[in-house]
Amino acid sequence: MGAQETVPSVRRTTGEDSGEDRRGGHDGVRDREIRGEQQHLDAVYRRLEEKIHEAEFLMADAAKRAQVGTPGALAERDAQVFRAGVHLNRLNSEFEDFLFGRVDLLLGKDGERGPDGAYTSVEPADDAVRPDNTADIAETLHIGRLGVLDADYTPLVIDWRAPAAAPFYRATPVAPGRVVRRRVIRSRGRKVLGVEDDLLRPELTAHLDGEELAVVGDGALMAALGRARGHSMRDIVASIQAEQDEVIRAPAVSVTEVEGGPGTGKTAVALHRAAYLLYQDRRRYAGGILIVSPTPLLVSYTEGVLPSLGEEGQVAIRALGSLVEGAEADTYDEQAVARIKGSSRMVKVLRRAVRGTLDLGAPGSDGVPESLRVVALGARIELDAEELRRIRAQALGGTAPVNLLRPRARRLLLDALWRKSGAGRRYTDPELEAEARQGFDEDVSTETDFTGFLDAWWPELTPRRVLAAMGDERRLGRWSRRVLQPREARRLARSLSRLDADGSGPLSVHDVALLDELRVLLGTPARPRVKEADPLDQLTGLEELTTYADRLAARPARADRRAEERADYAHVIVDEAQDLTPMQWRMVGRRGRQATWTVVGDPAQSSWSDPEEAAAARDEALGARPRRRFELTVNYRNPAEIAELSARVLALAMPGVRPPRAVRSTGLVPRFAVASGGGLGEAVREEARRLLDEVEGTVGVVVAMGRREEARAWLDGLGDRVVPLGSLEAKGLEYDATLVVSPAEIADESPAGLRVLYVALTRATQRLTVLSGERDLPDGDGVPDLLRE
Ligand SMILES: Nc1ncnc2c1ncn2[C@@H]1O[C@H](COP(=O)(O)OP(=O)(O)OP(=O)(O)O)[C@@H](O)[C@H]1O
Repeated sequence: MGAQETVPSVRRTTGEDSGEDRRGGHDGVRDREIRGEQQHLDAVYRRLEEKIHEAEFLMADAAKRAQVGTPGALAERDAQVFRAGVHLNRLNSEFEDFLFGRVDLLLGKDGERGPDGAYTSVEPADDAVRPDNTADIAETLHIGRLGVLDADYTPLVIDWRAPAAAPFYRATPVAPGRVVRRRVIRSRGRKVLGVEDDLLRPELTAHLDGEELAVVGDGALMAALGRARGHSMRDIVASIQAEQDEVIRAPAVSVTEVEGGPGTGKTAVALHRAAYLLYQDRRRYAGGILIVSPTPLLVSYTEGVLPSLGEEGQVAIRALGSLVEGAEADTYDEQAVARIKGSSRMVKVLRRAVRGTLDLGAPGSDGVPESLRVVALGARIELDAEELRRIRAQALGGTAPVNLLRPRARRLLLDALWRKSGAGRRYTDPELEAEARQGFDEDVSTETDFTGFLDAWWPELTPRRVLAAMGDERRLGRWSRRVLQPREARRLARSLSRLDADGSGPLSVHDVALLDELRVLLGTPARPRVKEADPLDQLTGLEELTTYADRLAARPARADRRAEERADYAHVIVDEAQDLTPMQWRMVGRRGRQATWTVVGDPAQSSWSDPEEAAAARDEALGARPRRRFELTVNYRNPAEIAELSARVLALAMPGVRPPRAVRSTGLVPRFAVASGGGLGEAVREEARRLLDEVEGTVGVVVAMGRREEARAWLDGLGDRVVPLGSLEAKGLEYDATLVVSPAEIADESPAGLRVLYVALTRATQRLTVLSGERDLPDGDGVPDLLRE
């Protein structure tokens, strides 16, 4: 079903009802309805095949033109091949599960048609319903992943993002508009497998082509929610709910904020919104859409959704640890260190660290000569420590980033050497003097004495190098004085001391935001760009240098690279926004300075210990732009039995916050187990095995972060349906069944531990087992202290 989150509010004709002949359980009716949809799908495929032939013909025709051989014909051919290829590609890739919805509509208020061929009116005409509550269906629309027009321009399929498709998602029994019946069609390949209907105007007796409208099935939403989960997320185009649809189609002005509890579809909505925005204004979003996800696990979980919606190239989904080119991090610091690295106090520390690292090159420091000596104009010229100090101070007088000050420092050194050589006094003609000076500069600046000195005295710093310099406890103590407490500085230095002096070595996710800040503080000197040969350019000439297939194959790689290099996006979507630290907000903010934003999150799931500081940083990143807020209120993931248990932890973590309402109940209450004689590992293995037997799909085993390695070993050999996870890694993911190991350990791991536990308890779509360890103080029923009513 499409809109409206609660199925029970829609009247469904059942076996006991008088409407026997309209009933879903009646196999004859069901078969007839499926046959009808099959005929429509066949017609759609015939039309798609015609389109494919058209595209192929265009390509063949273009190839013939190439044989004519004039440059004009070649260029024309190329353009045709390109268009046909794009068309073919799209058609082929979107063939699967192509058509999924249908609405049957009353006559509309006016007769205007939109660009997709459908009538535009939302409200029914005054005489659409007769006084005896009967009506005729005036229009039937099929909704799919891509719009298809018949040869005579009547719509065979409407793109799900088109305005005409909105009633499929928006109509509710309270506000049905023109919609009498909404149908979800399930198909595999070219075969229709089933239909699920909702009747939005149950009071009406509606006729279509002289026959009473039939209603079939138990509702598509329930069917979708009950299905087993795999390792990747699926799109929800067939069952987007009304409150979700409002967010997806909200105009992209400034900032759209979406809040909602676990399982309310925030991530799904964010992804569908990206596809919608591209559809609705492709030109505007050619600048790219960035989706920021908290973890690489969530990135790979969600990656398939946009391609399934027909959108790829323009959207980059990046984990927080992968936003900076050349840095790829997926490990986490312990919470106390992460808190320091994430705090906005780091901006000051990093500023000082940049200056401090540069000063490591001051004369007298390790490996830096006290003076600069060069041989020029046949004489030795020397600048002593005091002169060098003055030049350094003068160069640093500028406000530009230190790497950009390096050319200035170099020039000041050359000026001083020239003055000292006394050569300037020999010239009265300024032109001759300038010429001599130029020769002097060229000679000196290519001398290894000079270049070697400059590299030591004013090195071009890399962000990694500065970060590595902060790994020295004494130094960092100086640079962070009165900003960090000495204990914090020691912790931070210890964490960064893993890096080698040049900064190579493993980075944590929180280091990446520091690197990005340093990149800005240091500045990137301009470098000459090597122009990449574009195969498309080559084809405007006479020679056929590449085939079309080559170019098609080369295109994705180029598009990828472009996305990586891009630093500023047209729209930025932040998922799990409650978890960004102030430093991460600064990093993400830099990627969308001109962008519109969609920010989705749930404060109750925040694993950041100081939500107020993070909120302030978010405000800074988003600036004074106006914000439009939406709330999602229905939990589609957890059955009521699991939602009820997790609500107990929510009440402890965030007193007064209301959990979202679960839409379904399975009758399966969570299981409580207690580790006994054999120890925690054995109990985990046993409980995981039990869950694997009970569900078809995936089992997530959530342990405290400190137990991740152990958990991997415990579960070894149980197959890839079972996934061990540290509590922070579970964010955003879901499993058919979840085993939460020792709630007390998870809750005690950080100041935000209760919220992290709430996240862990809300991952399951079917079954939940809670396993108590020593610290959980389980009662006689095995219920741990934290989960008792
Ligand atoms: N309208 C819908 N139709 C079918 N399934 C839906 C719908 N909305 C959400 N779901 C499903 O509910 C589950 C939860 O969705 P999603 O992960 O987007 O929620 P979330 O709000 O991001 O959760 P969390 O805050 O826990 O990360 C997913 O399996 C999603 O496919």
